[in-house]
Amino acid sequence: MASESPNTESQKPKSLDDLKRTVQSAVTPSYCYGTLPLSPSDGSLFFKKDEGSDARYINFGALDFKDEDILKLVEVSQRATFGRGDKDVLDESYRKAWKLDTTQFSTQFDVVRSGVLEIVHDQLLHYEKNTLPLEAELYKLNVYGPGSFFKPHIDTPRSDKLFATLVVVLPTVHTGGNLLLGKDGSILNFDSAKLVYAKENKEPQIAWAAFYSDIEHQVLPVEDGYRVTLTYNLHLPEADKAQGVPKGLAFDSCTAVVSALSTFIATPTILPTGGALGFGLMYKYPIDPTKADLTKFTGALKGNDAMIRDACLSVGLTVAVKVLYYERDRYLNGSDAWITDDVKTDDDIGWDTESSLRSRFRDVGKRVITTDIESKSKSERKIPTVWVTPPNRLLTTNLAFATYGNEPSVGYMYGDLVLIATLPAYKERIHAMLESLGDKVDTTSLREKAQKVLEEMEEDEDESDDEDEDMDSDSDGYY
Ligand SMILES: O=C(O)CCC(=O)C(=O)O
Ligand SMILES: [Fe+2]
Repeated sequence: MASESPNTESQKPKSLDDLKRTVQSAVTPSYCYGTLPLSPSDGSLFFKKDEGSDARYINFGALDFKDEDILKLVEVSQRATFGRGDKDVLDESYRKAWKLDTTQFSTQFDVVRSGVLEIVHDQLLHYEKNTLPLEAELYKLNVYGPGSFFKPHIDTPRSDKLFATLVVVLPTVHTGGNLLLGKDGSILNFDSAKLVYAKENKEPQIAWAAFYSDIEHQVLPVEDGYRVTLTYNLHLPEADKAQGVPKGLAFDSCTAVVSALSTFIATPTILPTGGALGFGLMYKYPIDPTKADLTKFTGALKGNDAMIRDACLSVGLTVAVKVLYYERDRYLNGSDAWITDDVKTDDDIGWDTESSLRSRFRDVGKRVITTDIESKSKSERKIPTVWVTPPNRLLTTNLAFATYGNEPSVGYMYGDLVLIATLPAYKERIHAMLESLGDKVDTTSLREKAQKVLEEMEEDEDESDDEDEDMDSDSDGYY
């Protein structure tokens, strides 16, 4: 048959290895941090115990407050709890700190006016073309005294628009209390105590750090003094309007991925009759399991995930975020993996039954993915898929999520999502790619090579005529 791969050597084409390597070595930052002077007019914090009580205040922008003043703040606070599964628990072996809810305090520090959000936007959303408003929701004030800490956790999403967490450390004299991002601080060891009160500082300054909320983090014990923080949830209210075009920092990574993708697409032995390219998303995303529609989701991808989506778009592939279900250890070799646009609830799928994944998904009418390089399947239920990065390639560990959040889960959860790029049949995808690349990059050699392969294919086709009639080249139809 003309359009089928001639031999099994093509099972591991070099262009696939190159693509995998390029995608895996492209890393974009998942956090940013900085300092800002805090003037006396911005530094006032008013606080009270409850509705009936008088308010007190401390000015963190002046240098004349003492630990005794902070103790007054502690007096009106509560012990900080955290979420374990769906329960709010007080366990001082896991989290030892005090907290004030937003009803109990008011700060003159204006995070919008401070300019921090613009920096965060630029650093963490640098793949988005339009300036998307990033909304900061003040969440808690926390006080960490000597011996206070918060062990590894990830922040519980309370909305599917949650994007990042911002911690503002107010200028108080203390040591310890470093904020560690990643396992044991593998991503960042943020020694905010040194930043807020360095000797060379002429005036008080805040230290701030923002990071994707699904990144595991912890606060090391405070050794001396009091560490006072404001935490904010950063939302992207218009995430669905985001149209990604890479710019700035990540351009080189993106260019490398675009180039590896072009070569991959132009390899005629790979899925000649079409299929899909699968990317396990690097980050976790809050999803509402009761909502079926994931199409809005594609706009709010973070860092590398956004870059991969953009690279796919720029070579003419269509992409969508999907949910992947598979029986562990089997997806790479077997065909028992299913994707769906819907986040299925246990009731839909019947997780509690003894039946196999296959029969459960057959009932909800979804299709199986195989990992065959060659597309031999004529069944429209099957999408031959090449995985560039495996599902579940997460920057965070699963530990924190499964058990510990910063508050009990309230219906949103981080889901394991995949980015699926539809790979049309060879001829079609070459045309789409050349059209999309346009004159942005030099496509001369690619064009010549593709043209040659296309001519050969056309000759073959003339000989064998309608042989591939029943191949489903309408890739959109797969989903
Ligand atoms: O205080 C910090 O640096 C982070 C606190 C935190 O992780 C949280 O409140 O969830
Ligand atoms: Fe946290």
